Amino acid sequence: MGIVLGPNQYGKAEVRMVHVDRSTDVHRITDVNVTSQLIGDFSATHLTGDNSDVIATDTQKNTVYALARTGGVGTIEDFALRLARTFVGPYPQVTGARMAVEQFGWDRIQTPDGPHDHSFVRGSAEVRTTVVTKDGTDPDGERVISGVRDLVVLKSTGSEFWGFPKVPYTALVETKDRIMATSVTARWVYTGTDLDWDATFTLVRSTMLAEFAQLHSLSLQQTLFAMGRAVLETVPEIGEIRLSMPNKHHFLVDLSAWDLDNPNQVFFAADRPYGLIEAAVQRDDAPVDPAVWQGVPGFV
Ligand SMILES: O=c1[nH]c(=O)c2[nH]c(=O)[nH]c2[nH]1
Repeated sequence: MGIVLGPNQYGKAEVRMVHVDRSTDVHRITDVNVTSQLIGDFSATHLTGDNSDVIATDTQKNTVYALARTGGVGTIEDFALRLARTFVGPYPQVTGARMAVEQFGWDRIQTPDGPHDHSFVRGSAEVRTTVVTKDGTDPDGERVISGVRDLVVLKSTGSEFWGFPKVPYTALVETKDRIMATSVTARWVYTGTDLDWDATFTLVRSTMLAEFAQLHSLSLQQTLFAMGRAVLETVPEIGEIRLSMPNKHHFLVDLSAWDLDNPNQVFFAADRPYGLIEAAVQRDDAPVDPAVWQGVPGFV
């Protein structure tokens, strides 16, 4: 019986970095969390502790800072591509890289004198994400998967849920009017690597939000699929989108003990358990290789 080394990757996780663009008096800040992973032939260190091929995780962390110093951060997609290209190519033992970047939002503080030059307030809890992989053995081996998480939305009407089978233990009451709330995690695969990343992100986000708002929903599943379909219809450069949407239940409070009615006004916002609805939305004429999702955290 032999014991062998299987797939492996290594790097520095969660490099928290804030970059200040001071090129004008109106500063711009970029707040990110970067995880760098290298893939290649690292059998020597695993098998014998010979580190002669190991680009230290400390070096990977320093490279994140140095790239920000020399070229700024820009979009997280371009930053992740620059990072991957820094390692895949120059070092023969590094055959691939996986760079994950999350971006936290900051808004300029509004003062009576207008937007402040260098003071910011943390934006919503929503986080923009990207995972860039580069396979150095394939000339077309760069892949960008971008996304958003913790995009919390609610509609106070325009949502129904009925017609489900009444099997043993079914207690849920059918409703023609309920609150629908969820926290959207979405990731989408780009078919190229040369896009206006900011404009596309903004378009995907606004497309999802508009569909959530405008669809009269018969189930969260229907809403999820409609949001994904709208994105694919709107952005041709996206091959597939995956969505994970918890059903953040809002239960009508029974006030009858106090002789009060409750015409969909007072709700108990439960935090758990929650329904969890997840799906991939795909193009039937141009399917994305399922392998591109390998190692991308989330769902499906
Ligand atoms: O939109 C919904 N989908 C479900 O599958 C489900 N199940 C449930 O209990 N409530 C809901 N709501």
